[in-house]
Amino acid sequence: MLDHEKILIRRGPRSDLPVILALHSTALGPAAGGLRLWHYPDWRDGLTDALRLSAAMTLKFAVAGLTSGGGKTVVALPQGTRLDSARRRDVMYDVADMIDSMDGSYAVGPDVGTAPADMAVIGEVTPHVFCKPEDLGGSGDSSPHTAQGTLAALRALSRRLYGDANLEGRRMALIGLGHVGEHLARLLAAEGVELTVTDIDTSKMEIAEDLGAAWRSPDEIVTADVDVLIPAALGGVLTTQVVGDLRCRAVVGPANNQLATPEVAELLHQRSIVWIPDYVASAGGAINAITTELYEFGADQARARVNAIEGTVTALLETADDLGVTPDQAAHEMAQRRIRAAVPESLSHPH
Ligand SMILES: NC(=O)c1ccc[n+]([C@@H]2O[C@H](COP(=O)([O-])OP(=O)(O)OC[C@H]3O[C@@H](n4cnc5c(N)ncnc54)[C@H](O)[C@@H]3O)[C@@H](O)[C@H]2O)c1
Repeated sequence: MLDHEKILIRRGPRSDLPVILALHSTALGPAAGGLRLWHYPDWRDGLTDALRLSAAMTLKFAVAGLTSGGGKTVVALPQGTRLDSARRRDVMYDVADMIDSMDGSYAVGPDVGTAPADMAVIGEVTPHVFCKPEDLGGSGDSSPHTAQGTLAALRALSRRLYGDANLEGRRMALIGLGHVGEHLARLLAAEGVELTVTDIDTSKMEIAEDLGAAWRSPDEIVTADVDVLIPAALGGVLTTQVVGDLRCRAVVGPANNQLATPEVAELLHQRSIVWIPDYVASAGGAINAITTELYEFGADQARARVNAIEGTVTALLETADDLGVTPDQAAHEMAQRRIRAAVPESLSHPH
């Protein structure tokens, strides 16, 4: 069954690259979701990513209690493609035209491979864009807020596992020291967490040295004997095979699409490894952008809303316990309840 409301695929007339826009749902309001500019073996892999990521955005906003729907845009770069600044602008204009054609039912923001400066270019063409640089009236870089939200999720987890939200002395292994991962590593180090980190980019070892964190290779870190594994790189890290080898008590991180397949949530549950869904733990950046740019919250109010992820995770863990389901199932149920409440019965079940 096609879950998505609309999918647009177009070879960008300027860039000559596949531009894919997946609008999953506008049940809660106009959709929002980032622009991923990434290399794929085949553009259809980019389509698969867009379909999954846009559905996750619907869940992300619904669980966060925001009046936005889920969407995502992917520009699928063939392997080895490098964009010079002129072609990058062409990509942004191609994306902007597609977004503008949606008449406000979807607005874009940054995701992996894009940044506020790209949103500024898109903003030359369409008003439906989040996270432009602050001097252009946008909310800027979302990654510090995403990291803050993941910290809130980790506190809720810690209270549940150890009866104390204080993270000092906990052992955590963080995969991916990119925009979000580095911010999060710094927050965790300041909390006194005993950190092990990794990245495929070995120049990031400098960050580990700076923070006094241990460094492992990406292959080794997944099975580290730690309290929490924190995926902060790309998706698909939790495969059936990996779950069998994990030695952590919980997996909580900002990376989108951590499960290679949906069944992995159940496997984690069977192994008594708590998995806080990525669409809950990674919501801080989206919450900050929507609350400041759409709801016109001030910085303190927006931050309080990001920190409210702690209460959301606590509620999900309690519901999961009470009902004997996974936190993922509890989160789906919470999201569906909110979506059902927003959509008239006649529209949700057409005859
Ligand atoms: N930026 C945000 O505000 C935001 C919001 C929600 C979710 N996310 C998600 O968080 C994740 C990270 O986002 P980001 O903005 O920091 O991206 P980024 O591109 O800045 O960082 C990703 C980092 O992961 C590293 N990496 C890639 N593959 C790896 C591997 N196999 N092993 C180890 N390291 C690897 C890269 O070298 C890079 O340093 C993504 O999944 C993204 O979708 C980001």
